Amino acid sequence: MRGRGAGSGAGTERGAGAGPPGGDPRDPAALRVVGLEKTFAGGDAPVRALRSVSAAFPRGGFTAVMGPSGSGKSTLLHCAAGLERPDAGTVLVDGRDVTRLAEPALTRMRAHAFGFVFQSFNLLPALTAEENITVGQRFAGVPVDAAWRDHLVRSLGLEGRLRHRPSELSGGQQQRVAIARALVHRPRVLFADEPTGNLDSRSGERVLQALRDAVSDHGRTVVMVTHDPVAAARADRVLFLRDGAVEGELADPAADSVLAWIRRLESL
Ligand SMILES: Nc1ncnc2c1ncn2[C@@H]1O[C@H](COP(=O)(O)OP(=O)(O)OP(=O)(O)O)[C@@H](O)[C@H]1O
Repeated sequence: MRGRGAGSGAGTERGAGAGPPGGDPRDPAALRVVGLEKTFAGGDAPVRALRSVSAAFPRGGFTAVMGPSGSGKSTLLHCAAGLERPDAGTVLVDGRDVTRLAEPALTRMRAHAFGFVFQSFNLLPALTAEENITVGQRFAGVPVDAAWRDHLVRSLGLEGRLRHRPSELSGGQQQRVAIARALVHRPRVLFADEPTGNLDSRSGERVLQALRDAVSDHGRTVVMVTHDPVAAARADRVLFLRDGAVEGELADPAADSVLAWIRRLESL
């Protein structure tokens, strides 16, 4: 196993010194989270979903986030992506603290800097695939880069499907439309929450290849939550959470080394 303990690797750091608070575009991390805390008011008792979570996500890198059910993976993704506000800690995008942004500025930042892919595709049912891909930009009044859109459509194998509505597409095709939508505005970071969770292994493999290409061919930064060791093995590194804290990370993951980590975490 090539894992490293939390805090010792290049990617994970503890403490408040993990990023320049004033903003630094030379920061090699596209995204840093520093000391994130999140507690939800539970039925019987509050649930501490994130405990001082710090991690850096290198620009042009593909990070998978794994851990047992309830370990805080989705909460980390939502806080990092500005979908949820942490109780404490900072989220730095290209070195700029976004946790202090007021809601309208945060919404704009999310729309420009981030792309999202969810397990359930989240396409608009009344729109065609083509309209779904560009709806965000049209809504924001931002011109669509047609050459880039066409490149995405071709590389995702969607050429013959653009006039179809989501109900006329397979799950894998819908997820590839969602990936095109998430990449069409060239986001700095693409967040994917269980993107292959509803797909058979063949469709899932195509989706993973699309995420891999976004990193390897187009220099995007991808952060993907997954339960699947095979999916995690497509990433450059895996960050492991347990009970809301970073337990460690694994560089250059392979399915068997990821599985060994998961088994160990589940036995603790
Ligand atoms: N909105 C919420 N209200 C109350 N508790 C929540 C809320 N969201 C998450 N939690 C709790 O926080 C903890 C972490 O949840 P989270 O969804 O981040 O875990 P996860 O690792 O993504 O789990 P899974 O793999 O099952 O999706 C869990 O105990 C969960 O029940």
